[in-house]
Amino acid sequence: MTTFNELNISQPIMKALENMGFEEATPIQAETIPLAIDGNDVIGQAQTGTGKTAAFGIPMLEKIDANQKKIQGLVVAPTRELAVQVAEEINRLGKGKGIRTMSVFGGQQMDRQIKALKDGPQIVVATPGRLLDHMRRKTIRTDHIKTAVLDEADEMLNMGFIEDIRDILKNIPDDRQTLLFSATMPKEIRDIATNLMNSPKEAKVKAKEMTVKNIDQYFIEIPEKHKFDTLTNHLDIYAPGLAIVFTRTKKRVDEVTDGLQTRGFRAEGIHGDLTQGKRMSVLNKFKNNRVDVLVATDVAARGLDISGVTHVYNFDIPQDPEGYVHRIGRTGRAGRTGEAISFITPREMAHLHLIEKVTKSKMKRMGPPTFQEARRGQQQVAADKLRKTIDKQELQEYHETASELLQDHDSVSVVAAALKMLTKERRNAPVNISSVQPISVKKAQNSRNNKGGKPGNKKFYGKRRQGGGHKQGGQGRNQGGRNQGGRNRKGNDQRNQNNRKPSN
Ligand SMILES: Nc1ncnc2c1ncn2[C@@H]1O[C@H](COP(=O)(O)OP(=O)(O)OP(=O)(O)O)[C@@H](O)[C@H]1O
Ligand SMILES: [Mg+2]
Repeated sequence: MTTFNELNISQPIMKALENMGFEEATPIQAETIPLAIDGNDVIGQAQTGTGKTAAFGIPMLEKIDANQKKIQGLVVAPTRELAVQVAEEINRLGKGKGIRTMSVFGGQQMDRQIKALKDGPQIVVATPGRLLDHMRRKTIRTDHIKTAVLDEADEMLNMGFIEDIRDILKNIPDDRQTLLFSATMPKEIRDIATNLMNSPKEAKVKAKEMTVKNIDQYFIEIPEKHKFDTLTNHLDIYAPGLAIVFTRTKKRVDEVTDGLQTRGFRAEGIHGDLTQGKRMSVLNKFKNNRVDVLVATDVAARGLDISGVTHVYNFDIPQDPEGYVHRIGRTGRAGRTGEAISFITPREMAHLHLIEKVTKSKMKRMGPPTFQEARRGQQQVAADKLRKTIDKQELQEYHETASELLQDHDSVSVVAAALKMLTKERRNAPVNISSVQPISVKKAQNSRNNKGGKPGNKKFYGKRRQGGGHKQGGQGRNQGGRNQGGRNRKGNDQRNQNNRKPSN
């Protein structure tokens, strides 16, 4: 274990680390902070939730002159929510040194941003599109930037962003330091990265698996049309603290969210078509426990650090193994435990094995929970409430009424009635989710190979039919209707609809 003291960190930042409750450096921090403080370009790869933000944030802050009100550090991140979060963490780290960090992203009023930039933050955390916009208008000047960071580097150098990133880096002085971080770094992307950097040092925290050990990984083999009932049954039985449900398309985010709300869950959806204000308010509600289930596209897969996420569901299996790693990494962060449950249609079993092979981890098979088990689960939640109330021992004033009840009824009936009143009985209204095509291994592999290929060579998903919905309602298996998705497959490809390149 390495203490921050051993890493030659300055006093104001040491103080901030103490305030944040960081006692020891994580392995990626221990490895990359000295390299970066020495001025090297660094490619840092380590599992999700292991403190990469501070690993680049600390050395960047160490280089900054707080008296100079010029942008000296730049972090580029793929989504708006991540830009905000990273800016918050660096602000906390840099506060004692008097360094201000500002986030800049699309969907926010330009004139307000420009005004805030005039106040002279020393660090800017931005999404690529809006950053380029400011660079063209000269409302962000790059000539004093000493450190440039690509957070989620592989995503940023992926086809959707690569040209933007090249444009951004071209405009930053050559003697800058460049730091690239991610939990995943496919070889093709690493090669592109190396070309943009100056003899980078690679810091890779050695781990057998790409995923962290403290996430228990499961899969449930389930036909498309039973997914929704399986999800609500599972949520009822395991009553997770906070859960994130990933679906493949924005439309399915909306449908699954509506369905969960119909069945009485506190659920909200997040995807790239929502206004910035709505995206932020949904995320804040989730962080403040006013929403229990967040339904999302991959826009929420990378980097987001929300404490209390106990369960991640892949309602639809992700296309890339890397996507899988990032999605499930929203739980089991900073040493906590978590569970990841992936729904796999029978045709997608080969894709599951591909993910297992690339990530070098195994998912355990789990049977789909039944409606009866879900009911038991709901009752267990109610029974736990009773137990907790008994433990508090503040029941004296109820004893007389309780004794009267027990004179007229047997004890099991009385307790059963109390349980019934306390049980959140789910309304089992039918829910309509439109179908998607299963993912095939061949297309997934093509997509992997396409990454970082020729310009214009976009990532593709297999064609998916958006139309015909399945009714998912009622008692698990007892559904009529066949899986329509499988019957309408066509060979040709279609641009993915999963907001690959989130609009900034
Ligand atoms: N040394 C440390 N001690 C304790 N907690 C830490 C330490 N470093 C970071 N953390 C906390 O761990 C959590 C995860 O950190 P962070 O978001 O930087 O992870 P990450 O490696 O960037 O993950 P991802 O790959 O998902 O982006 C955060 O809440 C952060 O504040
Ligand atoms: Mg991160």
